[in-house]
Amino acid sequence: MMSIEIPVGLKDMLQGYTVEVLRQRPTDLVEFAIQYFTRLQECRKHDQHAKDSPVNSARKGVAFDSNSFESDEDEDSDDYMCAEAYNPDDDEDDDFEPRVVHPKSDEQRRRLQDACRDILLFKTLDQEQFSEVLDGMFEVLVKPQEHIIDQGDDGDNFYVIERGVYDIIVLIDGVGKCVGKYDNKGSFGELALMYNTPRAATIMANQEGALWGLDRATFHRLIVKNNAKKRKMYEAFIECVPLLKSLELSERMKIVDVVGMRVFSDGECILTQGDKADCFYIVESGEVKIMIISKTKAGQQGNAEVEIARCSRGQYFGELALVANKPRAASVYAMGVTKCLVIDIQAFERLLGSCKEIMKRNISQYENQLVALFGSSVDLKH
Ligand SMILES: Nc1ncnc2c1ncn2[C@@H]1O[C@@H]2COP(=O)(O)O[C@H]2[C@H]1O
Repeated sequence: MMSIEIPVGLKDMLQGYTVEVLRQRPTDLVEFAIQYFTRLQECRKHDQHAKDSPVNSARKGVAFDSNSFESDEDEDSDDYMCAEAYNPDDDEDDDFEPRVVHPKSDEQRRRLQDACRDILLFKTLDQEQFSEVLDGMFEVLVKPQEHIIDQGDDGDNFYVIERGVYDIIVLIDGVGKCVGKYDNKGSFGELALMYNTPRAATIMANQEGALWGLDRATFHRLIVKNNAKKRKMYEAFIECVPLLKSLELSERMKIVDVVGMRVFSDGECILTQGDKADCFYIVESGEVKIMIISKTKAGQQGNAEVEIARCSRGQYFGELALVANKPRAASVYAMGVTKCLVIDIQAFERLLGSCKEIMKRNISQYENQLVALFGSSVDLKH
């Protein structure tokens, strides 16, 4: 008998679930199993490569009990040992890895801080972790048509965009299709590092640009470890968001991995009518009011905003512009201190595609609401 370490990401995914719970959710179990065996294959390849490396062999050898799978393989065989297995809760080694610092001028640091201000993956880090992330980032200048990431490659770095437009190209039936763009903000390259999978898309610069990279080891130590905490914090909440009920457990957990948390003060404007949309929100606590400057009322009441709806815990807003690919149709304000989970447009497209039908049904109710208020739903149509 021999033990193997649980692969990267799978330990996270299984956290908090018992065999009994998984038995009741066979589809989740299948998903876990697929990830497990995929990772196992990668580990075999990786170990073959790593066997001769003194650095990597030093990291091998710790097989833990309660979190490990057992196999009937020959005890002497280390075929299944996973040199890079990562366990966010128990792996204290990570904490002792040398802290990576890329020195920066004041001007570089200011640009980096600006670029990172709205990065959702950083929103749940504490101050100390965030400044470690900033220290570990390095500047990357890119040229037009340059591939920053190629689909299928191993993941090396995570990237934050300082400037530039980048195409997201995904192979569909063997043909590369542009499925979206990053326009001078956002981040990419987290998936391969979080789940230890090959790159899921190609990212190509459309023009000259500047990025900030974060190496895989630092990303693991700071972001992936933090994700385990995020799952514990938000799992129960996400489970009871009506919109997400139709998703598999593993799909809901992937949402938790990429959400950011934002706290808004009383009266703060969360989003503004007419603005370009790049995020979707779920209210975790507090309440928001949705206000519209209606074209049908404009002639009669000047440009006054009219309240059309409120959202509280478990409800969502900000989906209409993403689904319809239009500017924001209304403004949203916090009523009292309000906490929201925030999902960026790329994760929204990737993870919430199957929820779009439910959203569309609700969008048709918005139209009824506007007809009742203003006698027309023209505001949602243009
Ligand atoms: N629709 C998409 N499918 C896959 N990856 C995407 C998509 N949109 C954006 N991406 C980003 O493209 C990145 C490619 O590298 P990763 O798989 O590490 O992480 C991926 C995401 O950050």
